[in-house]
Amino acid sequence: MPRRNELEEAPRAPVKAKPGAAPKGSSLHKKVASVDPPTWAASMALLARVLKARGSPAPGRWGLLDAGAPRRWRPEGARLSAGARAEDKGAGRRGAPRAAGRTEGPRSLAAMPGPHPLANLVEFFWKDGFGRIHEIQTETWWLRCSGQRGLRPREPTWGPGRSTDIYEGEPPGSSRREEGEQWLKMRRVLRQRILKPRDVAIFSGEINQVIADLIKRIYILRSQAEDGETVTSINDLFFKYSMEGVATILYESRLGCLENSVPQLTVDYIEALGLMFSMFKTSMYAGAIPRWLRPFVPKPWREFCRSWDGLFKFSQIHVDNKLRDIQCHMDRGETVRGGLLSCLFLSQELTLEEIYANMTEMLLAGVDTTSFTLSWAVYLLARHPEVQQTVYREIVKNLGERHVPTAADVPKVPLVRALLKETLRLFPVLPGNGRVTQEDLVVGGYLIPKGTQLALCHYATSYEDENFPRAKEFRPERWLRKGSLDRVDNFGSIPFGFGVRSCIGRRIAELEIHLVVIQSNNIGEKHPQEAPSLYPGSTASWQVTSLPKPLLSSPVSHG
Ligand code: HEM
Repeated sequence: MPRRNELEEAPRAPVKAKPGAAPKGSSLHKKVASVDPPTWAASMALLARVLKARGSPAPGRWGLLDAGAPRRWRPEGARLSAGARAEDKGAGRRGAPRAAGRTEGPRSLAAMPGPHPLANLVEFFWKDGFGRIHEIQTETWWLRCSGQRGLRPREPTWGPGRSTDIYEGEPPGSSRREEGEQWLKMRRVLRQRILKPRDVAIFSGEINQVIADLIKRIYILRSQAEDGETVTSINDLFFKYSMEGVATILYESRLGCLENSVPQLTVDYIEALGLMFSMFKTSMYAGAIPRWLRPFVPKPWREFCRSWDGLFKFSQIHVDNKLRDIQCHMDRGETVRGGLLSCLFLSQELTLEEIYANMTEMLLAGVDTTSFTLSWAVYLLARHPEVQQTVYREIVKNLGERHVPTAADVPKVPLVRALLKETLRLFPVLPGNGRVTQEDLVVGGYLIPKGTQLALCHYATSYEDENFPRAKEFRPERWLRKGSLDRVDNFGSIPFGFGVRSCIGRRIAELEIHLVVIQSNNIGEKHPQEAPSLYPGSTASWQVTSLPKPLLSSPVSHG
C-alpha cells in the first residue's frame, strides 16, 4: 500500500519585479515584458517538509548526506545495471552477494558521511540554507531526516474558525494528509478525471478564454506603461493567469483575477495565499514548535491557521456556489453537464468535506507552480532569442499565424513541449521529492532501513552531465524525439514526481503552459483585436528587463 509522500507541494512567494535592478537584456526589437522568475524562497518549502515530516524511527540522526554516497537513487521502473541491481537489492541480506571490492556487508546509515544534525540546523535556519537549496543539492545526494514528528491531524474535520484547535499541517480530507486506503480512494477518483492528457483536453476552451483575458490585460498594461510598450511584472500576471486557469477547471467558474477590478473575495484569497507563502519560514517554526510551547510563542501557529482559514473559506464558497447552481439546474429538470466539480458532486464518490479539502489543496498547489514555471520558460526564451525564433517558426509553420490552439494541436509543436521539459529540468519548481522507504534497502553500499525518509534532489540529478550531456545549458531540442519509436525518458528529470504519488495536476499545468506559450505567438501591437505576435519576426518579443536575482547564482549557463 502506498505511503503518504512526506515531501509535498509547498508554498512559494510570488516575486515582485525590482525596478531598476534590470540590466537591459537581449537585442530583441521591442520590449514587452520583464521577466521576473521565482526566488529560492520557494524551495524552502520542500526542505521544510522534509524537516518536519514524520521521521524514521531512529532518533537523533538528522543528516545531510554528502556526495560520498556512491550510487544514485532511481525511481521504481528506472533501469539499473545488473551489477547495481544485485548490490542495491540484495546486499545486506543474509546470503546476499557482497558489493564488488568490498569485503563487508553494507555500512549503516549512521556511517554515511554528512554534516552533523546540529550543523544542518545552523545551515538551514541560520544561514538560510533553504534559499540555497539548489547549491546544497549539487553537493549532496541524500538528505536524511529523523527524530522529528510530523504535523498530524487531531480531528478529522476542519473549517474556517476552527483552525487553532484543529489544524495540524494540512486540511483533513486532502490528498496530502490522508493515508492508505482513504488517500487511494481520493486519488483514484481524481486520477480518473484529470491524470491523462485526454482528460484535460476538454478544458482547452476554458483555458483559451483565460488566455484571451491575459492578452487583453497585457494590452491594457502596455497602454499604461511609461514607454507605451514595456510590460513588467510578468510573474505577477502569470500568477493571476495560473490562478484563473486552474480555478476555471476546478470550480467551473471565473475568479476575475485578470479583470481591472478584482473581486474582493479573490483579493482576500490572494492575500491568504500571500500570507501562506510569506510566512513559510514562520509556518516551519509553527510546525517545529511543540504544542505545549504554542501558548508562549503563539504568533507562528496563529498565522499559519489564519492563512489556512482564508484558503479554505474561499474554496468552500466557490464549491457551494457551484453546488447551488447544479441544484437549480436539477430542480428545473435540466441535464447537468459540467466539468470536474460537477462530476465529483454527481458521482458522489467523494464526501463534501473531501471535495472542499481537495479543491483547496489543488488550488493552492496549482497556482505558483504553474506560474513560476511559465515565468522561467519565458525568461529562458528571452535569454535565448534564437530558440524563441525557432519556437515561433515551428508554431507558424505547423499551426498557422493566428491559430487558437487546443490540446490536440500541442503534439504538432514538439518544441513547445520540449521547452517546458527543459525549463522544468533547469528550474524544477519543487527541488525534490520525498519518500519513506517501505523496506530495507541497500543503496551505494549503505543500508537504509525501512521507514527512513529520503529526498530525491531534482537539482542534483538534473544537472548531472551523465544524465544530460552539457547539463547546464538550455537546450530544449534534447527532448525532441528522433523518430516515431524514439522515447526521451530520462529519469534524471522528474519534476512532477513519479509513481502513484506523483503530481495530480500535471496535465492541467501542462495544458495551461503549452497553450499560453503557443498563444504568445498571438500577442503584438499592430492589430490588438486580432492579437498579433510576441515572438520575433512579428512585432514584439519576450525579453529580459529584470534578472531573477537569487537564481542567477544557480549553475545554469543562460548564454
Ligand atoms: C509546473 C507545475 C507543477 C509542478 C512542477 C508540480 C510538481 C509536483 C510535485 C513534484 C509533486 C510531488 C510528487 C511526488 O512526490 O511524486 C506534486 C504533487 C501535487 N501536485 Fe503538483 N505540480 C505542478 C502543478 C500542479 C497543479 C496545476 C495542480 C492542481 C491542479 C497540482 C496539484 C498537486 C497535488 C494535489 C499534489 C499532491 C499529490 C498527492 O500527494 O496525491 N500540481 N506536484
